Amino acid sequence: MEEKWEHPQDTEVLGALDLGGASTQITFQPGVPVEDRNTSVFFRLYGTNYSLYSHSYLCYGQSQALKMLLAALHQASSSAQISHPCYPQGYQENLTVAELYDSPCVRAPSSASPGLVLRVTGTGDPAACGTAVQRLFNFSCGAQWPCGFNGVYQPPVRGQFLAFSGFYHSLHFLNLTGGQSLSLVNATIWQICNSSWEQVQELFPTASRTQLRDACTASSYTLTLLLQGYKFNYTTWPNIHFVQQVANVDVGWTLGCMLNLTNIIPSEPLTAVTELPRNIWIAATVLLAIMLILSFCLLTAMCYQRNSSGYEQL
Ligand SMILES: Nc1ncnc2c1ncn2[C@@H]1O[C@H](COP(=O)(O)OP(=O)(O)OP(=O)(O)O)[C@@H](O)[C@H]1O
Repeated sequence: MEEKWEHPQDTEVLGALDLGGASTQITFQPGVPVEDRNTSVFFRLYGTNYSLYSHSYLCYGQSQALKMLLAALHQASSSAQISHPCYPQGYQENLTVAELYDSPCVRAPSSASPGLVLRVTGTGDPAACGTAVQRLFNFSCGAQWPCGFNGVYQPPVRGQFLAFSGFYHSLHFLNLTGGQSLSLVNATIWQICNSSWEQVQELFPTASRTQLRDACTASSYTLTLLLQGYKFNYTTWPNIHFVQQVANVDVGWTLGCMLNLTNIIPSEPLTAVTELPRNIWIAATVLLAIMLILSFCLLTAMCYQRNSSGYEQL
């Protein structure tokens, strides 16, 4: 993917990290054969064969993950008061049980009445926030070693990656998409998670209330997903490139879908047509021309004959 949407000749294939609202996807060319056929993708794109690892985690998109976190905190609190360690200290909001449990990714407890109003209060506690976010995942691999998370097989990440959608937005808000070191990213997220509601409003005066509320949660979630989920580390962190666009085009699953569909149009030359021997092509053309001329002459003769016989009858 360098300026042109063409297959690269002997160039490195970039991996893709997509964080949508409902799901997250990882795709890359692994260095080892993919052991689990459910996660291996073979396809031919513009004349080149690719063998990739790809998996989509439903409910682990940014919006749904944040909802799962709030639901987990609610269920841990066993009251209508929810302390949220990732919301800035001093931030408060109300929402109903029905609003919280409005998606298949969060299952409402049978005891919860939909109309009950829950009061969410931010405590701005970075350590507790990190722990709460990690509890959304199951990091044990079981029989599926090596794995990503929730027991899903994943070979070790390899090569350069483009990270877009929610990955880009959550870190761009904190000015962390310019190739900053992992230490700086960690420190910046810790700092924002440690801030009060007044402090975040002063730091980002033009940001919306939702952006300010979710700045810590979204960035903490992004980092946990990349490091503990997809298993990036200090060595491979610089291989992640946070982008919104490639060659002035917004990247996301819609672009991938479009590329996959346009792939139906072959980029290779049509060998069957171009490789027809020249002399056969000339002979066929001449034969066709002769047949056309003969047909024209025959038609003219038939018309002439019909007209003559008509006059004779008169
Ligand atoms: N301009 C933006 N600024 C800040 N955050 C954004 C912006 N656009 C999207 N996001 C956040 O990034 C996440 C992913 O956004 P995206 O538009 O890719 O979601 P989507 O297309 O609805 O997801 P899905 O692919 O799962 O259907 C969302 O949770 C959203 O909150």
